[in-house]
Amino acid sequence: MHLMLHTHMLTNIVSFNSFQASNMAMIFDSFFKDIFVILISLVICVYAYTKWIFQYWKRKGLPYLEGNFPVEAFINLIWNPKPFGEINKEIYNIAKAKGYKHVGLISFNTPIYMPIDPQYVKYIMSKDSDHFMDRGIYYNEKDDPLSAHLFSIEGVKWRNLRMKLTPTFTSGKMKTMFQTVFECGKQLEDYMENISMKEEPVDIKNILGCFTTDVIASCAFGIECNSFKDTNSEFTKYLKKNFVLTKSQLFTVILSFTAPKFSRWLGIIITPKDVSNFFRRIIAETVEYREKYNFVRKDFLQLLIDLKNNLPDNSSEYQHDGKSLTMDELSAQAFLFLGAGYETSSTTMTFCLYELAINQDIQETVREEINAVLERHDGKLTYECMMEMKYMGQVVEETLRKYPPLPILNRICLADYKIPDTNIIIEKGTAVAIPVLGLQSDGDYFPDPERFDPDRFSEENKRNIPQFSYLPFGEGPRVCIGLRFGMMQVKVGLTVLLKNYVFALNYKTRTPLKMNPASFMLTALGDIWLDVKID
Ligand code: HEM
Repeated sequence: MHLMLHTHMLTNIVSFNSFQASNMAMIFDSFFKDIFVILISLVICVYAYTKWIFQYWKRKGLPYLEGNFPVEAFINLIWNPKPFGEINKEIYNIAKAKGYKHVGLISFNTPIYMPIDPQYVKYIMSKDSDHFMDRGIYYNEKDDPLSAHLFSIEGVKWRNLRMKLTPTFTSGKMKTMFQTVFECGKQLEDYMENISMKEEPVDIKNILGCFTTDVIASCAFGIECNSFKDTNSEFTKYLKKNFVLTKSQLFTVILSFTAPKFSRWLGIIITPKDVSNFFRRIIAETVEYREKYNFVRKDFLQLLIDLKNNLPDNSSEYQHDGKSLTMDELSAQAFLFLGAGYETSSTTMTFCLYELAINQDIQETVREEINAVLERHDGKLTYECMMEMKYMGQVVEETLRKYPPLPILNRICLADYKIPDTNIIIEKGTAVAIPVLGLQSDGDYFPDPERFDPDRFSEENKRNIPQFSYLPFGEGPRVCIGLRFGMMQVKVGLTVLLKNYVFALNYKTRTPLKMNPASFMLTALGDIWLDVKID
């Protein structure tokens, strides 16, 4: 009896279990089917949406180039990265060869308008710049205060800050800061003196990186770091970290580019937390020290402190909104020197010396000019000396033509805009890309564009360069505010190096140079080795 009951129960349990199992199987089956159907529908929707976006420019009646599907574009970016500038130069060349004056592009589902003809560039950057005042670059003032600097901020906030900062970049202010830059030049000179004795090739990219680090540390952060001696300083460590884009950061950059509002809502930050903490701390400490001990130094940080404390600047004709700079705003502008002033200036000097190592005759002409000017000034390098070095100016201009640090400039359309002489409307919110490298490598504007020829920028030849085809510092209201400082720093570095040394290619020098695909800027991949001899 007991056994029968047990067997019965067992049979019941087994049949219940198998019932349950078959039921579960059915539930899972239908669950996975549902998931599968949802996924397939999602893929179809995304595909249809992407297809629809891809027809965006066709619907507008603008000549356009087919885009890559986002997944394909993303895979290319991760596994087969190409330098950003080169991609854009290729796009420019294709559009130009097709005879387009402007072209529509799609990048990661985002429509982009690209002017090809300098006339259309002029509309965007200057004539109708009120429609294109902002860059549409991601920043997050709340979670990442250092990202809210002049380069990225928008609207009235940008206008007010630009007005406040303009007086800090006048030629008068450059003259005052010259001495601070010159001191860094002396450190470079000492370093070169030691290294040239060894008669070994030098990594010129690294040397100029150190010089620029010292200038920025000194002018923007008020600290003397001599990175030639102290190669492992905290300042250098965090500065370098700020420029290395890891693959996960690349993802955040793409997300913030394609969906800035969503990214801001997510609280995405661009500046790594430790980098941000380090620079905010040293700025706060320096400001506190100077205010406490009434210590004044001829640097950019001092000008920012004066702005923060709303000190009147009688030397300037500019008026600002009367409000002072907050501590966060001050820190962001000092930090901006890193983003906007470091890579731009150090790569310009590096590419310049690389070209001069190839073109020995041009190098010799620059050296002769330096020595002649210095002789007229009793061997003393002054701000006035720099201004007299006209040929060196041409050499730098030609370097910036072949290697514009920002190979592409961006704007965002702020209100629907009808492109002149067409019925095409650029919609509010559309991104605009100005193909700087494409324009500056165009044989129609710069014959034999691969040739390094500073004579293109002589007084008489300069006039033949069409307006808006040469844009290394940008144009219009958002033109580079640090142009004078950048040129001064570059000229000091080149003078120190070229007055005493001859640079030549080494067997280790890579020609032609390869550009770094992991940077939005035009920078060389790896080291650049040059032979150096005392003149
Ligand atoms: C050779 C050196 C430099 C080059 C080639 C260069 C190039 C540029 C370019 C192409 C732009 C964008 C302009 C546009 O969108 O129309 C820009 C903007 C800017 N640059 Fe420079 N730059 C250099 C040095 C500097 C330095 C040393 C600073 C110092 C802080 C600086 C600060 C800025 C700022 C603040 C902006 C944004 C201006 C605004 O939006 O109002 N630049 N620069």
